[in-house]
Amino acid sequence: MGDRTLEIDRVSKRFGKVTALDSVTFDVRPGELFGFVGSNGAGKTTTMRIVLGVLAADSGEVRFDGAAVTHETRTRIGYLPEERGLYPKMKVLDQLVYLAQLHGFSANEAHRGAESWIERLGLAERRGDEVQKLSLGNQQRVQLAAALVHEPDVLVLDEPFSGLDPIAVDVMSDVLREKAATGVPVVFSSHQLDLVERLCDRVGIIRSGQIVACDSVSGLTAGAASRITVLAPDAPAGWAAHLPGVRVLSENGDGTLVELAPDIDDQTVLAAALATGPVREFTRHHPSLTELFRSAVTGEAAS
Ligand SMILES: Nc1ncnc2c1ncn2[C@@H]1O[C@H](COP(=O)(O)OP(=O)(O)OP(=O)(O)O)[C@@H](O)[C@H]1O
Repeated sequence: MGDRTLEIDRVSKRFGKVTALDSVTFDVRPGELFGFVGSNGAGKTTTMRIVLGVLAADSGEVRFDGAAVTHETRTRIGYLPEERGLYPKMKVLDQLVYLAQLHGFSANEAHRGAESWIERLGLAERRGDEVQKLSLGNQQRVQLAAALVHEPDVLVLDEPFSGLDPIAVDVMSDVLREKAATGVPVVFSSHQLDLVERLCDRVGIIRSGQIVACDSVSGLTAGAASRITVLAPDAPAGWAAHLPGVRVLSENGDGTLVELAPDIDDQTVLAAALATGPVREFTRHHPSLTELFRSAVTGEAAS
C-alpha cells in the first residue's frame, strides 16, 4: 500500500514470559482518526513504542506509505509518548524550536512553526515559562505541540486526552480532526470511550495483546446484540418469551425490554407485539462503544 497508510502487520512482542503483543495487525488510513482502545496492560503502549522504534518487535513489520518504517522515516511520525518526554527546565518556546530544528527545520522555520502551534494550542501566555512550572494539562498541550511542530506525516498519540479539562479536550479534538483532514493518519489510545466514539472513524480493540475488533463504531454496533423497548399495553405477560433469538430482560408497566441476537430481524418482534394489540413504543437501543468494549474485553455479549 503506497498511499500514506500506516500498517501494523503481525507484530508480536514478548517480555520474558509475558506475551505483550500477539500478531497485532491493523492499519490507519490517510485522513483517518483511529482510536486504539483496550484495558490496562492490553498492549497499546507497547504497540506504539514499536511503531516509533523505541522498542523492537520480535516479529512482524510496521510500514508507512508501503515501505518498512526505518530510523530515517520515523522522523516523519509525530509521537506523543505516554511517559511524556519534555525537558522540564526548558522554556516552552525554546523547547519547541529545539525539537523542530532537531527534525531539520531552519531556525526561522522552527520559530514560525513553534509560534504557530503555541498560538493554536492556547499557550501564548506560557511561551516563556519552564515546562515544569506548567499545570499538567498545559504540559500536555506543549507535548502535543512537540508532536506536531515538525509537521509530521503520521500522528501516534498515547493517551493524549488524559488529564485534560473539557476546553483542552475540545482544542485537542479539533487539532486532531484538522490534521486528519489534511490526509495524515492519526492513531491515538484512550480510555475515554465516549470521546473515541465521537471522534474516531474506526476503532481497534486490543485484549491481552490481540486485536479482537477493528471497525467503524457503526460497523461494530451492527454486529452486536441490541436491545428494544416495546410498549404494548394489551400484551399478556410473557408474550415475547418464546420468540427465537430474543431474550426478555425485563417486563413491567413501562414495557418489555428484549435483547436480540445479532442476526434477528427486529420486525419479527414488532409483528409479534402488534399481534397482541396496539404498540405505543418500539425503541431500538444500539450498544455504546463502552458496552461493546466491555463485551469485547470480557468475551460476553454486548448489551
Ligand atoms: N518494559 C517492559 N518489561 C516487561 N513487561 C512489560 C514492559 N512493557 C510492557 N510490559 C508488559 O506488556 C503488557 C502490555 O503493556 P502496555 O504498557 O503495552 O499496555 P497498555 O495497553 O498501554 O496499558 P495502559 O492502558 O495501562 O497504559 C503488560 O503486561 C505489561 O506489563
